[in-house]
Amino acid sequence: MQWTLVIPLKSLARAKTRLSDTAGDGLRPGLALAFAQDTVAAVLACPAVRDVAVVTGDALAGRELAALGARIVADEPGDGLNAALRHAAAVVRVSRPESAVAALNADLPALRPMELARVLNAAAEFPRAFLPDAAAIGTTLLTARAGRELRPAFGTDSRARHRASGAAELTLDAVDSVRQDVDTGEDLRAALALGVGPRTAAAAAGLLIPGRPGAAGGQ
Ligand SMILES: Nc1nc2c(ncn2[C@@H]2O[C@H](COP(=O)(O)OP(=O)(O)OP(=O)(O)O)[C@@H](O)[C@H]2O)c(=O)[nH]1
Ligand SMILES: C=C(OP(=O)(O)O)C(=O)O
Repeated sequence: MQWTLVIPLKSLARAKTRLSDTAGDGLRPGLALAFAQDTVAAVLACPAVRDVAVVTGDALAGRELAALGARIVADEPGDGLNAALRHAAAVVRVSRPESAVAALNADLPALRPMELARVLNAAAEFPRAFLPDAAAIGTTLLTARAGRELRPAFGTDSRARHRASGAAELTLDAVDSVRQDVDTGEDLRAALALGVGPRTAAAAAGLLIPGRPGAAGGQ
């Protein structure tokens, strides 16, 4: 099965507020863009993916991600993450109503294409499915096969909410790169340990991240 991925991205100036201890106001927009670029590049390299739509209201991010090969859908609802995802899923299904659709967070800088392929192939067994994030509280991926609505419930406690919605929880080993979203400095350290894409590596090079080799207080 080939999937259409829908990736939501907030305005860069408002993104990644929980990283403020690690990256100051001047650096966070560039870091958020780098995460999204590495996420989109890995998704486009995944053999289970037919195409990618990024739903965003951010003009710069839209240009940069279109240059990588993503379709850009304007965040017309302007009413938060789940409204943006419902809108983008509907837009991609206008041209291809039978699309299998997956929503994936834009903050997965360590994403590996073959791990994403394993997750999508497992999701193909279910009408709707989801993958919990590394913290086992949130969600990094939610899928809906042809003929099913996505019904996104991302946000606080989204693992429990997606489970309650009837989506199947995927329990796969060795798909850490698909689960490692980056919200905090600790998440960024974990992603760097997995191995991030080139844009995130460059954007994070000047940051002091506790526990990273070479960082103050690190090994
Ligand atoms: N298009 C769109 N994407 C959103 C919106 N809100 C969040 N996102 C995206 O949804 C994913 C999860 O977002 P959040 O964790 O809520 O926000 P964040 O910017 O990643 O982090 P915080 O500011 O620390 O909450 C990220 O890919 C965001 O860019 C929105 O209103 N519209
Ligand atoms: C929106 C979510 O992601 P985050 O962990 O980035 O808040 C979520 O897990 O539902």
